[in-house]
Amino acid sequence: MNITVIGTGRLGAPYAAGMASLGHHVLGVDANPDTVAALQTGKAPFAEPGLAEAITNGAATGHLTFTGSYAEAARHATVHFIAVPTPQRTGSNHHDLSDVYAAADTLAGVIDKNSLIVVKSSVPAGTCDQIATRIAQRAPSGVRIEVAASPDFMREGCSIADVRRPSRIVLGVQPGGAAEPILRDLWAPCLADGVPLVVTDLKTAELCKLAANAFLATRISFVNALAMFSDAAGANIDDLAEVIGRDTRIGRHYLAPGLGFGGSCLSKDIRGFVALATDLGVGHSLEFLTAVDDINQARRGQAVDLAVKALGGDPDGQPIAVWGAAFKPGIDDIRDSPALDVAACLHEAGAHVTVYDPLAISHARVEHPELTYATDAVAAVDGARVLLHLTAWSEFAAIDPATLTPGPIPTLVDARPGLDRDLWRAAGWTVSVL
Ligand SMILES: NC(=O)c1ccc[n+]([C@@H]2O[C@H](COP(=O)([O-])OP(=O)(O)OC[C@H]3O[C@@H](n4cnc5c(N)ncnc54)[C@H](O)[C@@H]3O)[C@@H](O)[C@H]2O)c1
Ligand SMILES: O=c1ccn([C@@H]2O[C@H](COP(=O)(O)OP(=O)(O)O[C@H]3O[C@H](CO)[C@@H](O)[C@H](O)[C@H]3O)[C@@H](O)[C@H]2O)c(=O)[nH]1
Repeated sequence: MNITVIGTGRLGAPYAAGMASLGHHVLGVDANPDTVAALQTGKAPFAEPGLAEAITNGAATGHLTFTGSYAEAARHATVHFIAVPTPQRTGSNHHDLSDVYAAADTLAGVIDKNSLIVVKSSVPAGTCDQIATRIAQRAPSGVRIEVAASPDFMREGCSIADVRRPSRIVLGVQPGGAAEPILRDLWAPCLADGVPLVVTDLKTAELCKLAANAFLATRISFVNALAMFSDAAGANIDDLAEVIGRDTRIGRHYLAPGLGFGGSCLSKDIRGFVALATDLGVGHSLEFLTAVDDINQARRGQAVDLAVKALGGDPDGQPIAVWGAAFKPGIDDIRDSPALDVAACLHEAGAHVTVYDPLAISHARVEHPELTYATDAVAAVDGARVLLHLTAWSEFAAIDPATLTPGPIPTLVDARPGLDRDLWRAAGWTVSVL
């Protein structure tokens, strides 16, 4: 089937490449000419495992092309997926829907055949209804443009696998529309592979995304609240998380204590969810998500406090090393990175902060030019009095602490899973666990 994917960023590029690999003819459309130019020459515009290969394969088979032109999009297909950003609105906790509306409006201005617009971006409930109204005002007479919602649960770092075999597919449809059979046909390879499909109304589909991210965020803040409690009570949070996670009704995922969640999705989606609930007059129903957000932010402050404490309360001029800049390992995405937030706070407090990350340094440099960057993990630690482990790259776990050359009486502030803390203690480090 011919489809377009409007917005070829962290969601859209893997989605376009993944759908091409399932045999569809996909045209990716992006407003950023640099992104389009990179994709047209077979390059991934950001680091994502398997993406470059998937783009090259898609181009080689003729299933994947890219453009900046909406008119070309309208010529290529009658099924259009919107995957543009929905960040937190400036000065408010609501989602900023301007890119989604702009994409839908522009499409409606060029479409000249009956078509389907599928919103993949994460949006608050009611957005697709708004889009349908806007489109009806802009579409040429006699042309029916239907709107469907199909939020995506893809994780960065394993996006290609997630697109090819999603955990589930959600399809929100307008009553009496043609979307369901068209999209069942499109997703036939996934459905044949046993991927569950839930067909529902537009608002419920939109809410599925916010609810799923809210649940993941709540689990992480729950375990971090337990970590704070365990610290005060003298209990062991790792053992505690292990035991509760062994209950199959609870499960082990999203119970890793530490620095908490970052990235472009969880924080803005829980804030937007609470803002939506408040607009609907039921803000109290999601009040707990404000606590989830507060706990998450508090962890960043606690990591800073542990480092300052290790320096006797005075970080001014002190050499500090930070391992990690990406918001999670495996990728170069630094959006709302807890690691960089902590590094910037310590710099602000007067410390001399040297950061190392295997992939994200070039992005970090742009956003935080005030920090110093090392070319490798070992060099970052040279002379440091405190090392903070803030992103769980496996590369860090493979380093023998005995080979490092820190300053005198060094402290490791360990805020992510992976390091063998006994090994670090044996190498002469004081280990301070977040
Ligand atoms: N990043 C993820 O892992 C992920 C997973 C699931 C859902 N989502 C959701 O997907 C949406 C996109 O997120 P992202 O992380 O891919 O963002 P992103 O910033 O990485 O990419 C968005 C792309 O859209 C392009 N764009 C912006 N406005 C446009 C327009 N009007 N027309 C064409 N292109 C336009 C940008 O140039 C950019 O390349 C958001 O709603 C997000 O919440 C993201
Ligand atoms: O036990 C855990 C698990 C994760 N994290 C942190 O949580 C953040 C988010 O991790 P993850 O969920 O893997 O990253 P994303 O790629 O942002 O994916 C989330 O956000 C996407 C965008 O909405 C959704 O599609 C995905 O389903 C959802 O997992 C990262 O900073 C992790 O370090 C923890 O602190 N503890």
